[in-house]
Amino acid sequence: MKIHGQAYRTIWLAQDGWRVCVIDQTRLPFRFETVTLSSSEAAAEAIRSMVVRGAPLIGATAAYGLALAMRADASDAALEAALSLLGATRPTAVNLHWALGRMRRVLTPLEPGRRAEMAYSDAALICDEDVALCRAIGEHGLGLIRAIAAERPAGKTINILTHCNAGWLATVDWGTALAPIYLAHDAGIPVHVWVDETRPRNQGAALTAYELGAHGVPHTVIADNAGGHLMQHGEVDMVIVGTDRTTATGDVANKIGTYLKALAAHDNGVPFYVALPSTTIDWSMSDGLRQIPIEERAAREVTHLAGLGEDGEVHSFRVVAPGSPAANPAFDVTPARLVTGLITERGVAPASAEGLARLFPEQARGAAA
Ligand SMILES: CSC[C@@H](O)[C@@H](O)C(=O)COP(=O)(O)O
Repeated sequence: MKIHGQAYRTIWLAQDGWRVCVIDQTRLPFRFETVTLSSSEAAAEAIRSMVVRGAPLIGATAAYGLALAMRADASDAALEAALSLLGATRPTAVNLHWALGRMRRVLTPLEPGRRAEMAYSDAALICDEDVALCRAIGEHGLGLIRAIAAERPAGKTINILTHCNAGWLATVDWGTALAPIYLAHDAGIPVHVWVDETRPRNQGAALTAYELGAHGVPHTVIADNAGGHLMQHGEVDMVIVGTDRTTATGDVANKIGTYLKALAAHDNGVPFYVALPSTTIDWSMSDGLRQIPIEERAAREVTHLAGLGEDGEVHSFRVVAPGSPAANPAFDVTPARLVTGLITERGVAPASAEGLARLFPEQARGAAA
């Protein structure tokens, strides 16, 4: 995607060919700054502190984090230590474990002397593959937007609601939920996006709005609780969100508040789609509510807000009564029965074990074995 006319991915190698550059997402939308990571510890901290975030980008950063570790020390002990350091950063996004598991299988059988080179090349491959997967998700989602547009009077704007940020900032490029929207906009279909602000960290207001604005996609930021009202009044044609982990049966974990949007969509007959690369499917799980680990983050994310002050500087403000405790579950699970369809790189699947197995027979068979 282009920022100030320059094409960016969210993660890339520095000029020196070994350090890893990322966009500091904690500084957006007010400052576009990059951070250079030179150790696996720095990569782990970037994931933990949400300098990088979004399931696919977490996986890609962990892969490069492992490459940085192997460059420093490629012994078996160092490999295991880096795998556990990076694997413990955030619990919900399964792409983290997917990327680390893939790298473990590639690196473990190798002589230590060959591990760093192979780790860098597999991390680069994971990034390139993610771009291709997201682009394919965009094409399949575009088909859904086209179908809805065909049912509406010619030229009528299609209103799409999204939650959190599942755009290019959450992936290596394109995004998942936003990829179909970018392609629809580029194809001349009039789209408008309702952007949930997404408390407590405001990924919608800060990141999705930033992305859509940079690409010229018409959008409006709304308070998280406005979506149901808009659906009741026919102002939402479809919902598209991303996911951090989807079970083999189609239950979907995504940013806290997604479930409430799915309930409102169901009550109002609004199609509710979830966009995901197959790297986000956890084939070992069949009951999202019971099995998906939900990250609990710091209370301060609820008690305080960050924003641009009149002085042009970013400040943190307390918004909760002093002394009141706060809880901060970062994700929730939307049961498959509330999901109209899963937009994957291989097409749109019903949110069910059968639907996913039809599109990904090899993974479904492997998980059952
Ligand atoms: C394509 S990203 C899908 C999800 O990772 C996204 O919707 C989301 O919930 C991100 O949460 P975050 O806590 O910002 O990492």
